[in-house]
Amino acid sequence: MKVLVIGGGNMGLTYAEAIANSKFLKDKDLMILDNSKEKTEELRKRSHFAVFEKLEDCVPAADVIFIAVKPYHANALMETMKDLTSEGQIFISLMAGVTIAAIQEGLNRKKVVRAMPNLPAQVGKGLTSFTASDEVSRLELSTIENLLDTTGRSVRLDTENDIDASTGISGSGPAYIFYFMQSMLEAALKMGFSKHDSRVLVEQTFAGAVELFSSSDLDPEAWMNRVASKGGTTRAALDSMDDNNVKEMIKEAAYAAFNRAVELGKEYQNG
Ligand SMILES: NC(=O)C1=CN([C@@H]2O[C@H](COP(=O)(O)OP(=O)(O)OC[C@H]3O[C@@H](n4cnc5c(N)ncnc54)[C@H](OP(=O)(O)O)[C@@H]3O)[C@@H](O)[C@H]2O)C=CC1
Ligand SMILES: O=C(O)[C@@H]1CCC=N1
Repeated sequence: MKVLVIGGGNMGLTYAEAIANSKFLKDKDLMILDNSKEKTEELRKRSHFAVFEKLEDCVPAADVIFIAVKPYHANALMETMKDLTSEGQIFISLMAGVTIAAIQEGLNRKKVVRAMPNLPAQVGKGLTSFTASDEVSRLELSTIENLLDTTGRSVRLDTENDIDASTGISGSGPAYIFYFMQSMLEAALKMGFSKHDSRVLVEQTFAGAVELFSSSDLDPEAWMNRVASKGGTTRAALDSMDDNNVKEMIKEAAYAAFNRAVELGKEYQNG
């Protein structure tokens, strides 16, 4: 099997690296192409995949093609590559919002998987949700799942609406965690800790809390109550968050990402 990744940025390169490291494919069976000259030079320095500059030199040879460009580059890319594609090929889009129907129409091909990864894929801790068009067979789906799992875990969802929703939770979610971390860092700095100490305090607190959460079936609320003593410091902080409606705001933020994914789908529907 030959796999091509189009777009060597955050996600495309992450996937290419993960597939290469998994030894799922032979080195030269993994191909990558990016339209920027500098990035192409960078990619050439990594020996474990074949780097291409022209779509015509790699698209026809691929069995599976990852599309890892920004949604606003989708239509131009599909227009240029559509005559190079063939019927059996499977296209895996990592693009937020862009629908299976838009890709089927843009490429005039039927086998399309829509996947929503997240950035922790860079350290093998990614979560990729995915769904596929009916034309992708069970056997093909299991191969696709193996490819996606090279970056962490994957979850198969029933509908594209689920993919848009998962974008609001897991796709964009790492940024919400970083937002929280940034706020705690800023508080630590304000309290007078050095940059280094602030980072250690925040990093170990997040890492420890996540590990605790993973260690049992308890929900976060129960863990919150284990930290908070009656009349103590944590309760003061949690009350302050409740007074400021922080929980509702975070939910609203997740919905904003979900809604934006739906909107992107409409924007890139018909070229
Ligand atoms: N970053 C993330 O956390 C996540 C991203 N995604 C999705 O992944 C996709 C890629 O995002 P990300 O990796 O962050 O983006 P990047 O901008 O980092 O990478 C995209 C790369 O594709 C290149 N490119 C653009 N057009 C073409 C083309 N026609 N042929 C070949 N290469 C091209 C870009 O070059 P140039 O810079 O010159 O345009 C760039 O190097 C997006 O659609 C996004 O929705 C999904 C989940 C999480
Ligand atoms: O912000 C975005 O549009 C992409 C999709 C999910 C994470 N990054």
